[in-house]
Amino acid sequence: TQSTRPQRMLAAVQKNATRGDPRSVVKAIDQFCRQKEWAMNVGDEKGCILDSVVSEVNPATVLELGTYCGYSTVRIASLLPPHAKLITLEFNPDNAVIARQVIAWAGLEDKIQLVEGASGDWIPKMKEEFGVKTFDLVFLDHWKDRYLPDTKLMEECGLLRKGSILLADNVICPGTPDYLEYVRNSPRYKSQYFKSHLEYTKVEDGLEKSVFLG
Ligand SMILES: O=C(NCCCCCn1ccnc1)c1cc(-c2ccc(F)cc2)cc(O)c1O
Ligand SMILES: [Mg+2]
Repeated sequence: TQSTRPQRMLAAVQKNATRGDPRSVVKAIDQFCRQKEWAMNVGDEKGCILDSVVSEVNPATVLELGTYCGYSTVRIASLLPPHAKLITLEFNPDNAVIARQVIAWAGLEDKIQLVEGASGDWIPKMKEEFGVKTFDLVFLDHWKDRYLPDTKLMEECGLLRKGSILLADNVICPGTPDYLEYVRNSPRYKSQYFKSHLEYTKVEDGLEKSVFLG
């Protein structure tokens, strides 16, 4: 039976990366996506911007919306201080199966909690289910039409504090126009656009970093 792209990506990690070495896992996925098959990881170019924001924020609690195969999950978790926690939400159960194995290969299981289901269902339950007060950093990389409703939901559920950082992928391609309009015009956010390219291509894309002002 035919394998899927995430399954082939995992095979490339297990073949080319060193167990317990997150950077080699990131490198193996980038090589697979450049040399073999494009896939919708944040990628190496936008990944460097992600790394710099994570290092600057030095978050104790991170929420990632959209795990896919765990590329950005591993990238973020590899930069977290000891005892910091990353919760990552994935809707697609087949992708979650792959992501768990990529995370395990990187040796980052202790820092990462992968939760399966819809962000709209889980966000209101974060506090009671995971003992989360607020998130220091949220990486938005799931359905592009969910960025805005989920951001409003996080506000309503008190999951953001003064200084919480939202970092959104794909604000140009595929694009998140309603989200961009909101964070750039709302008095409750200070936003900054980091121009880059769609992963593994020359197409323009970028990350939007927004600070919640409370
Ligand atoms: O759709 C994307 N991501 C969401 C995937 C489903 C999330 C499911 N989920 C997880 C949690 N809650 C819901 C995405 C797409 C592209 C892209 C760009 C150009 C192109 F021609 C084709 C595709 C590039 C990305 O970087 C992306 O992130
Ligand atoms: Mg993306």
